[in-house]
Amino acid sequence: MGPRNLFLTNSPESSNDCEDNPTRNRGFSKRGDNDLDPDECMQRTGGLFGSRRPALSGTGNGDTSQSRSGSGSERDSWKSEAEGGESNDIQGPKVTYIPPPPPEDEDSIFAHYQTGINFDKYDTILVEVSGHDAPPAILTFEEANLCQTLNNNIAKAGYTKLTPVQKYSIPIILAGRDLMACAQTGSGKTAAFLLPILAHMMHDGITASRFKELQEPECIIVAPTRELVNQIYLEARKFSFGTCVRAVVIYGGTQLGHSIRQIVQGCNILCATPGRLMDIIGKEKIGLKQIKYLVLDEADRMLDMGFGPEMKKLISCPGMPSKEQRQTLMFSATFPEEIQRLAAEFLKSNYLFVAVGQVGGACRDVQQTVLQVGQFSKREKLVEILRNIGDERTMVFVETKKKADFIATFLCQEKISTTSIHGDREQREREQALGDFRCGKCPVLVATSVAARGLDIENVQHVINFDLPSTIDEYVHRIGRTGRCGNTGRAISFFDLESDNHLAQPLVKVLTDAQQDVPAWLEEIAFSTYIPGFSGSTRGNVFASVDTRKGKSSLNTAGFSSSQAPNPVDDESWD
Ligand SMILES: Nc1ncnc2c1ncn2[C@@H]1O[C@H](COP(=O)(O)OP(=O)(O)OP(=O)(O)O)[C@@H](O)[C@H]1O
Repeated sequence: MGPRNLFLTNSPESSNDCEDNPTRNRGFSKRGDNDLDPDECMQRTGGLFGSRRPALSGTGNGDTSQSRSGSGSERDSWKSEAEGGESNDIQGPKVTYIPPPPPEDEDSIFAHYQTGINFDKYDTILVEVSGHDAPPAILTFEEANLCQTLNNNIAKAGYTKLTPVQKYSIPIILAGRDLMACAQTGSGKTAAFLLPILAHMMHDGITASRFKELQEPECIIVAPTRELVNQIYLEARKFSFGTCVRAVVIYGGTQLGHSIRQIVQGCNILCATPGRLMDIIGKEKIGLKQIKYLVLDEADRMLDMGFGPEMKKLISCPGMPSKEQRQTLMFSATFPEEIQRLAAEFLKSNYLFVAVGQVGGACRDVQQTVLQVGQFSKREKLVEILRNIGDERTMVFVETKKKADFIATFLCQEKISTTSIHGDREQREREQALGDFRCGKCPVLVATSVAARGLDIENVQHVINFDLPSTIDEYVHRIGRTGRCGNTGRAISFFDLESDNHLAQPLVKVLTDAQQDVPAWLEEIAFSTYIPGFSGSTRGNVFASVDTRKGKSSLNTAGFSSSQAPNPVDDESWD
């Protein structure tokens, strides 16, 4: 889109929306400093996970019995969308946006980009599986013993070799085990859960779903942003092509009636953002009795204090099989220990934990540079960098929605073709922006953290952190929009001495572990800045995350393939 449209959807109050609260926090990601879909946050409550702003309705005490009973004010909040537009937008206009259907032709369904020169280097990445009786990893797709249709789809998708997270997760999921998997950005986590789930469904002889007012899917996949659930849906549609499994996607910012129409036509795999999912469950369009698989993608985000309450409600909904009766799968590139502990409530006690990759999860295929740039020099520096970059696709991350518009407009004035994506833009505009960026019409996308996770866009060669995020995990996700699937990428971050010092220590660790140059000035700040609770040494762990159960007697390293075992020095640095 062009510069003229940039401000169309911004109301004055949205600029001050507390979504944009730049309050810094360290470590454990709080929703308070991120730009997330407001409608997905509609049921934020207090209780266990805390709250950043009052719930729009409901008791706000996090008492799951409210949702179990299906009555009371929380249930009213589920209804609100139908009764006057979006749940998040009770005073706003009714949401009428109906997203265009994705192309139906086979070429578009299977369109993919090439794996990069470093794809084969995945084989050298260290992997550890912890938990009892892990099935051995598989080395090839053939070993997974998938049905012919799935194998055909895998081939048409251009997959010839498994990535490490797929080698380990596929047999674990096929064996019916619960899983928490932590693997670097862009390394194929989506297929790692979709393929074995589809294999199970095919094996169980799923029957074609038919038109029904109440649909009972076998699988629910939740993710934190609309664009990400849509992407997961497209992957599900690709891998289920030619089968009778029907995947459906529903997300906020679109007409509720449209979501319902998609569902009633049949639904085996439901890809959803939490707010819309709870709305649809409240409207009794989705029954949960048949759920066999519950997937939390970007699981640390799905369990943190923003979405945690919704997820707790989801697993307490009437009809939802208990954790013993369903298979629960969690995937992310980051998994803070506090969140892993919360996750235990969702998983069977014997769940397996797979850790793939370097400390902190930063992908080694991304060349990271940190520049000291003060607040008032940032714009000038940005323009200088973008002029040097030329037409290569670049994502520029800023901390607030207001700033995203401001910087995008500024760049357009500088004749740099730019669009923007953030939580205050209408869904239609968000999708348009992403489309314009994907196709190269606007090679620069200014984004808030709403675009930090999961998005898989071909040819993003650069990520610029105009503002550093408040947590190191968010940094890892943001820079992971480039350097995907064995391709190389570059990340440049502006470090402001006035506001970013708390990040120096974890940043040095992430850079060191990804074998990047660490500027001396950054190291100096890191060593002079005491971060309470930050335990990472600059040498750090070998793995992206540590299983919090590690150290308990129940742990072992079953499933460790000898070719991928860490060396003893690395092993020592595990804790
Ligand atoms: N085995 C494979 N062979 C070739 N391409 C693959 C393979 N597995 C995944 N891909 C492709 O790699 C890209 C990245 O995959 P995906 O989006 O699942 O990564 P991810 O690990 O979920 O990343 P993030 O942490 O950012 O969410 C996608 O385009 C996907 O189609």
